[in-house]
Amino acid sequence: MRLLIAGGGTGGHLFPGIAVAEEFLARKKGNEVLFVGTWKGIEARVLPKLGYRLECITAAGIRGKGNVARAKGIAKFLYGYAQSRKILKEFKPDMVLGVGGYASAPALLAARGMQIPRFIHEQNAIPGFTNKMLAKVAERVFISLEESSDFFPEARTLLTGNPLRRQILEQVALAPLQERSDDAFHLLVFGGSSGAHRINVTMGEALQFLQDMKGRLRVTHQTGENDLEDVTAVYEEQGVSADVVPFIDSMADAYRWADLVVCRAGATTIAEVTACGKPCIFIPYPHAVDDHQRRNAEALLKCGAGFVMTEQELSAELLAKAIRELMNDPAQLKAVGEAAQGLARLDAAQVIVDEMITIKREMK
Ligand SMILES: CC(=O)N[C@H]1[C@@H](OP(=O)(O)OP(=O)(O)OC[C@H]2O[C@@H](n3ccc(=O)[nH]c3=O)[C@H](O)[C@@H]2O)O[C@H](CO)[C@@H](O)[C@@H]1O
Repeated sequence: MRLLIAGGGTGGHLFPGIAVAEEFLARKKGNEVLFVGTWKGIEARVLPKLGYRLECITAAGIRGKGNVARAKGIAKFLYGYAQSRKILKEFKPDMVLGVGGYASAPALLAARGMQIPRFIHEQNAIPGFTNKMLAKVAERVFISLEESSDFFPEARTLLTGNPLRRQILEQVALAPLQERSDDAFHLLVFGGSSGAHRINVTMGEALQFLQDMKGRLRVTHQTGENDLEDVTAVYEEQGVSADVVPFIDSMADAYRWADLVVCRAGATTIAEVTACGKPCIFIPYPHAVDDHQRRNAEALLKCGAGFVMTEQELSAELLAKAIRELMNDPAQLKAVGEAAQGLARLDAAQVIVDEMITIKREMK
C-alpha cells in the first residue's frame, strides 16, 4: 500500500506524521510513504536525513491578512493544488493523511477531487483553521485530545492521542531499566522545534541565581538557530556545564538523560514528555492560536503532572528558584514524572494506521 502524508511546517505537525509513517512501513514489506511539504518547513531539513521521500509544493496561509497578501495566498494555493494533483497521479496513494500546516490543504483537497480516501490528524486541543476546513472532506478526523472533539463532526472523529516516533516509544520501554551512577542533576531546556528566545534569555539570566548549584548542574540547552552564540557565551561566563545546540536530533536521548525539563507546551512536546514520564516546567508560548499552549500545560498542572510558569509571571529569579527547589526534592520530581506518565497514550500510530487501512478496504 502507499500512504501520502501532507503538511508540516513545524516539528509539532511533522513528527506525528513521521510516527505514522514508521508504523505504516513496519506493517508490510513493500509499503511506501511519500511526504508532501514546503521548502520552508522543518520537513525539508529533517526528512531527507531520515531517508524519507519528500515532494515540496507551494503553499501559504490565505486567512486574515491584507487583500494583496490574501490574493497571493490564493494564487499560491491554486498552484499548490495543481502540483498536488500531479504528485497524486504519479504516486497513486491508497490514502492521504494531513497532519496540519499549509501544505496539507492543497494535497487533501486534490485527493478529494481524485476520490482518494483522506484523513487528518489534529495535535492540539484547539484546531487550526486548516484542519477545521479539511474535516469537511475527511473520512476520519483523528484527534489527540478530547477537548478538540467539539470542533469536528462526531460520527467521523476518533480520539487516538498524538502518535509518537519509535525513538520515543523505545525510550519509554527502556526507562525502568535505567539507573544513574553520578549525582549530577541533568536539566534539559528546549523551546519547541524552533527554540524559544524568551526561554533562552531567561534561562541565561537564571544561571547567576544558581551559582551555588553549579557543582551538580549539567544542562543541555536547545536554542534554535538565532541565539546559539549568545546562550553559549552565558553558560561559559557563569561557569555552568552545558551542551548548547541549535537543534537536538535525538530527543529520545535527551529525554532519557534529563531529570527535569524546561520547555514550551506544544502538543507534541506534551505527548513525548508524558510518555517518557518527565517532570517539566512548562512555559507556554503566549501567542499560540487561542492560547492553546497554556491550555495544554494547565491540563497537566491540574493532574499534578507538571509545573507551569506563564510568560507574564516568568522571571529569571523565579525560574532559578523553581529549578533549585526541584533539584533538592527528588521525591516531588518522581511523583510529578509518574503522574505525567499516567496521562500518556502510546498506541496512537497503531490505531490511526488500523483505521486508515480498514476504511480504505471498506471503500473498495
Ligand atoms: C509556536 C507554536 O505555535 N507552536 C506550535 C507548534 O510547535 P512546535 O513545532 O514547537 O511543536 P511541539 O512542541 O508540539 O513539538 C516539537 C517537536 O519537535 C521536536 N524537537 C524539538 C526540539 C529539538 O531540538 N528537536 C526536536 O526533535 C520535539 O521532540 C517534538 O516532537 O506546533 C504544535 C503542534 O501543532 C503546537 O502545539 C505548538 O503550539
